[in-house]
Amino acid sequence: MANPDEQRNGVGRDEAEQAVRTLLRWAGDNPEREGLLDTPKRVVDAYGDWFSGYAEEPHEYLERTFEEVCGYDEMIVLRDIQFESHCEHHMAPIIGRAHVGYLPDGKVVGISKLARVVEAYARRFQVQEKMTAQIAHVIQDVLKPRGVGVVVEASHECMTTRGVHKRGVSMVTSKMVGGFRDDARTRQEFLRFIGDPRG
Ligand SMILES: Nc1nc2c(ncn2[C@@H]2O[C@H](COP(=O)(O)OP(=O)(O)OP(=O)(O)O)[C@@H](O)[C@H]2O)c(=O)[nH]1
Ligand SMILES: [Zn+2]
Repeated sequence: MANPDEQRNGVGRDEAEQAVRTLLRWAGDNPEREGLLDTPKRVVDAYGDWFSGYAEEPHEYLERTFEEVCGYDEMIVLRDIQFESHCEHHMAPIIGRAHVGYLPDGKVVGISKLARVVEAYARRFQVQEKMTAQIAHVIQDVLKPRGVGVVVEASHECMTTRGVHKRGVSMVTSKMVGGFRDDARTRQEFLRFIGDPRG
């Protein structure tokens, strides 16, 4: 049950639902007809879900580490982390997957935390390049590994369902830090692990 007193970022729930009614009218429909009566509430709930990342602090996911790994110092890769995001230009879905790798320096994180970091940034208005860099930077800054690699592949619905109408196109971005940037073999090993033809 939605809480009518809910506030997010200084905006009340009624005001947010009213904005959806305005867009429904702008699109050409009647927000008072039966089928649309509950739509503003549903859309505002959906926004709470799609944009829950603003309430998260991704660095907190990386603060709990484990050091008892018998000196494990090889690359750790989590690949095919599916995500849904929204482009900040059109508020249209970006659907894709991220691959994240790092070279530990004495400590590792619980592997789900890498996926939590991806989710926390994806559930915001995004530009793919920025999201790719944010994921790499927070891992480097908090975990301080010997290097980080992030590759993101995604399709942008602002390109598939409108505008240029190109289906089946995916955008690939990568951010390499430390050993992943400076050492060609490390970079290639990562790309090979994620099945990237550049590896
Ligand atoms: N580089 C980059 N571009 C993006 C991303 N998401 C959306 N875009 C692009 O942002 C651009 C915005 O261009 P504008 O010309 O301001 O907007 P527009 O008139 O709606 O452009 P069209 O989509 O070409 O119709 C478009 O080319 C989108 O494809 C992203 O994550 N990264
Ligand atoms: Zn867009």
